[in-house]
Amino acid sequence: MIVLENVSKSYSTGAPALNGVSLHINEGEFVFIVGNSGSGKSTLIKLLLKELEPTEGQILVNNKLLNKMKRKQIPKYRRQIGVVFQDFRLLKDRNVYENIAFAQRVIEKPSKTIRRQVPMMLSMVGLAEKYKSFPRELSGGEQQRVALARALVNNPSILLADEPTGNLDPKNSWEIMKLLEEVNEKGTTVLVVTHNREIVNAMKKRVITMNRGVIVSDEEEGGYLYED
Ligand SMILES: Nc1ncnc2c1ncn2[C@@H]1O[C@H](COP(=O)(O)OP(=O)(O)OP(=O)(O)O)[C@@H](O)[C@H]1O
Repeated sequence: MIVLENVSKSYSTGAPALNGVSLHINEGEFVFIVGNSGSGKSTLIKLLLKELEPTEGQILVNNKLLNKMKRKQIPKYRRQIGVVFQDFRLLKDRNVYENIAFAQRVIEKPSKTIRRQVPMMLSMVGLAEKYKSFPRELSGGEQQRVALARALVNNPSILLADEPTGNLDPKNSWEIMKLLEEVNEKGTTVLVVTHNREIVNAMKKRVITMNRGVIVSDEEEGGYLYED
């Protein structure tokens, strides 16, 4: 569950990036966040990851108040959240298997668990055969599927995707979105920031539209409202 109460974020220069945003996302929802460039979408994602602090207001994630969280609790908090980005952010010098295993090694999962779960995640994203490949040997769509497997291997309750199809062609974009939908159907809350009009209009999910730091619309089975 994600709750924002009257959240504002100002950077040192310019108008506030978020201006009094209130928002409630239940466990298990699938939500698109859309809005033109500079409307505050990435700022919202960074606040949820506790990479930024709000200037005003409160954020509650899975019943934890982020404002009150101690620094040493942050890594544990972030483990509940899987993240994928437009530029994949894989480790270039490690193969597919190791990219995913790495996410488990850093939290000291037993080797036995890693050996079982990494192939499971690779099958889920349809890349079981490519486990030895390096990121440079994969297409953009394949790289994003590895990034998704990595984001999900520790079974987060929330998945944040910041323009996950921004570097992909339409076919690969759809494949990624279908995977996100499957993940959501298994119970993970999914938030997707996107500029992909066609996908948003076709998927009939909840759509939150932002403009200049405020939510201008929030619709169930919504569509893509504004012109890029
Ligand atoms: N580190 C920063 N310092 C100062 N201003 C910033 C910083 N990061 C973002 N901003 C400003 O905050 C506003 C919101 O930016 P944000 O990146 O959240 O928008 P966005 O909706 O994600 O845009 P895009 O679709 O282009 O990624 C913009 O006006 C931006 O210039």
